[in-house]
Amino acid sequence: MSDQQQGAAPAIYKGLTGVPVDYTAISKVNPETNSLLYRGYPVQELAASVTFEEVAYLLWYGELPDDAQLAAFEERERALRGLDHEVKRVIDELPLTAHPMDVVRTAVSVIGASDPGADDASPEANLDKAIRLFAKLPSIVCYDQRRHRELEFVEPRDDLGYSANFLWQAFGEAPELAVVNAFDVSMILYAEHSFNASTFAARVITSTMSDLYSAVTGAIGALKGPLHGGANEAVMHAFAEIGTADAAAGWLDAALAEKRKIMGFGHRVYKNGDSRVPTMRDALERMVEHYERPDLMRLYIALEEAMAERKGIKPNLDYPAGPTYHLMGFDTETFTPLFVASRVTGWTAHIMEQNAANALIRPLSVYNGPDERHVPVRG
Ligand SMILES: CC(=O)SCCNC(=O)CCNC(=O)[C@H](O)C(C)(C)COP(=O)(O)OP(=O)(O)OC[C@H]1O[C@@H](n2cnc3c(N)ncnc32)[C@H](O)[C@@H]1OP(=O)(O)O
Ligand SMILES: O=C([O-])CC(=O)C(=O)O
Repeated sequence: MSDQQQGAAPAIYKGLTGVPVDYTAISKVNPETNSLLYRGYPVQELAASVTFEEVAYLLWYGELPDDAQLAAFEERERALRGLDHEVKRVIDELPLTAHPMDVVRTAVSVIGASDPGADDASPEANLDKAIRLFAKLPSIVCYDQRRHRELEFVEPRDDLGYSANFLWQAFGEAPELAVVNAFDVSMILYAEHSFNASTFAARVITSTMSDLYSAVTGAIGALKGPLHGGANEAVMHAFAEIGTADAAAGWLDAALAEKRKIMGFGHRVYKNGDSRVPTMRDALERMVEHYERPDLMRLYIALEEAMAERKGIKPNLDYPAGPTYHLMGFDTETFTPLFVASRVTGWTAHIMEQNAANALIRPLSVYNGPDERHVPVRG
């Protein structure tokens, strides 16, 4: 007889907290040492010494590229940056009230629906699709931001690296090196984080032998929520509500009294601070100096300190990333789409890993509804 039949309460792992569900060779999140490794490399070292393109290559191929491999990879990515007429047409038909995450999700779905090889799940075909999405997401994100600003689309440039081109397409101006570097760091830090909710969603979809585009579309939906990627936007909304540093503690007390979650703080896995925050905070500080906005850093520190004092909870990556994107000039609603553009690398690496050793993901539930009963006979 099973435990359930004998009446023993089965263990429920609500939110799958602390439950290992599979192996991965892509990244290691270690809350004890407060470290994050991509394919064995500390993410801080990667952020300091390689580009986001090299990190994408590392996540997909398992090794950093040599010069020739990088040159070939960059050429391939740069050639795929443009947007088809069909994708632009569908975006144009969406109302301006649609959240940019909904636009990005729809655009990826359109690219999938337009790909006659969408269901080819061979490693080569999936890598091809992953690189295509990686190359096109900056165009999608920038197309929508510029549509909101009533500005023309800026065509991608193949003489610029990924991050420089992204900023070029967003703002139509040659970006400054310091800004490109800070943006590239953010893309590297956001790229991959083991079995987070959106990656797990992608793996669940892949486990049914569905296609890569469907898995990425589902992952975008999971990332949108404010308990996950949507928090980077929510941080900026909170900063706007607070106003200035001296109002931070009072605002926090009122928010906690209302039992509100403070966005950009806390983490399911890290309980002593997010391994990526120091690197992203450095990038934010550089941007604060670059744009001469010490007031923003004062507010950042005031809320961080008040939260540590009141709750002992530390910031996650979304806390420094939100204000960094704000300083660069992105619309607040574009922040989570920027996260998508980065995380598509991690998602697709996981989709390929799941495909290579697949088992349908289907956990059990414990029924707690009414006992068996019967439909009353009418008349
Ligand atoms: C890139 C990323 O996706 S990082 C995560 C981004 N998300 C956010 O920033 C949203 C705000 N943070 C949160 O909601 C949570 O910290 C999560 C969802 C990220 C993690 O949640 P969990 O691991 O389930 O932590 P849990 O909810 O158990 O928190 C433990 C306690 O700390 C409290 N807590 C955790 N984070 C916060 C927060 N940001 N604000 C207020 N209280 C918090 C909880 O209310 C809980 O208190 P209780 O024991 O009195 O009920
Ligand atoms: O790991 C998580 O649960 C959330 C997170 O930080 C990420 O996806 O980058």
